Amino acid sequence: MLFHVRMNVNLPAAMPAEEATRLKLDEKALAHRLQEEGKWRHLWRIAGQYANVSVFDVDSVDELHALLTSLPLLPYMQVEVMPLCRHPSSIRLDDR
Ligand SMILES: O=C(O)CC1=CCC(=O)O1
Repeated sequence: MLFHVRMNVNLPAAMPAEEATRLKLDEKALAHRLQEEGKWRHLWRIAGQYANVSVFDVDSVDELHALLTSLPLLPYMQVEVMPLCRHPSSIRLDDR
């Protein structure tokens, strides 16, 4: 199952720099692992914003929820999820 996910990141201005750095490094490590596993299929920066657009490829909504709620930056992100299904005009046979 594919899901489009937008994440807007809002770190508090008062957060100590070391804590912000640690959170970002932890987030990066998990994002790398999930991409290597094929779960986090796309990760794009939205130009000019501290936000990303991602596509997750998971087996269930419960799995997506588990992944998203494991993200270290989640307490500082607004997350929007859109379920995706195949477009009848798509020529990409590998998408589902
Ligand atoms: O910077 C972001 O958009 C939040 C984020 C997602 C994966 C990552 O490494 O950072």
